[in-house]
Amino acid sequence: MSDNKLLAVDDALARVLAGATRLGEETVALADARGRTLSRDLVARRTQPPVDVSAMDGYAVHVADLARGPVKIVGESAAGHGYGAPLGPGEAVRIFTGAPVPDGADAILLQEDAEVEAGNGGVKPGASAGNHIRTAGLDFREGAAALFAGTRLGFAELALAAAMNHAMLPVARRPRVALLAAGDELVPPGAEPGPSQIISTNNFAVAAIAEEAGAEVIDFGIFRDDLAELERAIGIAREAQADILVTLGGASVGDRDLLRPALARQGMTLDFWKIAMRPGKPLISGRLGDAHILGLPGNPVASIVCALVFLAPLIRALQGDPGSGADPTETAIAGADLPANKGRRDYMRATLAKDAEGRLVATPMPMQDSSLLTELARSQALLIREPGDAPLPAGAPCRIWRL
Ligand SMILES: Nc1nc2c(c(=O)[nH]1)N[C@H]1C(S)=C(S)[C@@H](COP(=O)(O)OP(=O)(O)OC[C@H]3O[C@@H](n4cnc5c(N)ncnc54)[C@H](O)[C@@H]3O)O[C@H]1N2
Ligand code: MOO
Repeated sequence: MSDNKLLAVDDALARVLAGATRLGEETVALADARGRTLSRDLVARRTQPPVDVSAMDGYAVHVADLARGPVKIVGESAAGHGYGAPLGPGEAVRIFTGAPVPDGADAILLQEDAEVEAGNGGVKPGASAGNHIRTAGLDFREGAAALFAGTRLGFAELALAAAMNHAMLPVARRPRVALLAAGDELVPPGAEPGPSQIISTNNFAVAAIAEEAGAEVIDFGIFRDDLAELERAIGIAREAQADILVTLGGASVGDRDLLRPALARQGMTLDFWKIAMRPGKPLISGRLGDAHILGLPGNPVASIVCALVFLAPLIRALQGDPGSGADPTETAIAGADLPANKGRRDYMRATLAKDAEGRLVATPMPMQDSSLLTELARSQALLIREPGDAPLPAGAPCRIWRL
């Protein structure tokens, strides 16, 4: 098949995500919720702040009183312990940050701006009093939804959920991802490889990408390039009730590339095989029972880029994230002349730097072979070129995906 007849990456992603709806939900403690995805909107159980509070240490006053001379300090309001009475005319209350503003006070005289008179308990402004009052409900009001289903819980969301007084959170079940690598040449790290054997790397990178996207990963290890052995491996992954079965390698056209036939014999419905992507052309996508199948190509960088482009969004979609298929790219300036692109979308490994004007410059690595992990590890971004793109001069705008 010529490259310009291959399925476009965006169409392939749309097909991968088409059948992906949120899995079940569960309830977890706030302290265990980092990285999880809300399965329901979260409604505030209280108003924050619950009453008007001071934003500064100083004195709660009536602004109008200050023009008439010193005001008398009649008491104190600290965080958690209010003054407990309204402020009368000509009165001030010593107040601290976060403390309730007494009824009737309309300003806070900053401590630094106040002159306290010795002996008589009076205070007068050395500068004008500011408002410095956080009104009740400034942050959120009871009954209002402030976090929404599909939101991933990071530090800000966890703080907000806590402030809304949610000790337990409803979250999407983690998608279960089964990994299996195929290749007679592969041994695990730490093993003694034979003369032409290599260390299996793709499972570690793909597991990291999957976990980062919120999945629970089960790595079933390495299997030989043998049809019966690969069918057995697929059976093991099915028994583990994987939501996504990810195979690594054996996806191309060689006589030893047996994963597609093994998956077919186990009953996979193939959706597509081979896409207009470099690296990553021989990607397999299909369904086997309820499980989503992604057959990632063996070349390490192809495995990794395909996991970023397809697997991570699929994992997000299975957790109900409405933005799972969103475009992750941004604009930068090309740091070198680039030749015309052929028929596949190219994800070039590139370094990022700022030029003298502060613009982001993306410079492709000199070698782009999809086996080169050193070049990938030195890159900060993928510089994306569309099929059929004309030559791009250095300094022209380009699209990048930060790694
Ligand atoms: N005649 C053709 N040959 C190839 C084509 C093609 O269209 N026609 N496509 C090429 C492209 S593009 C890619 S990408 C690879 C993908 O091949 P496979 O998915 O079948 O992968 P393997 O042959 O099993 O391995 C390729 C390469 O990657 C190494 N590998 C495999 N698994 C791992 C692993 N877990 N960890 C580290 N490295 C791994 C393997 O040793 C090979 O060197 O096909 C091209 N060929
Ligand atoms: O997709 Mo392959 O990775 O171009 O080598």
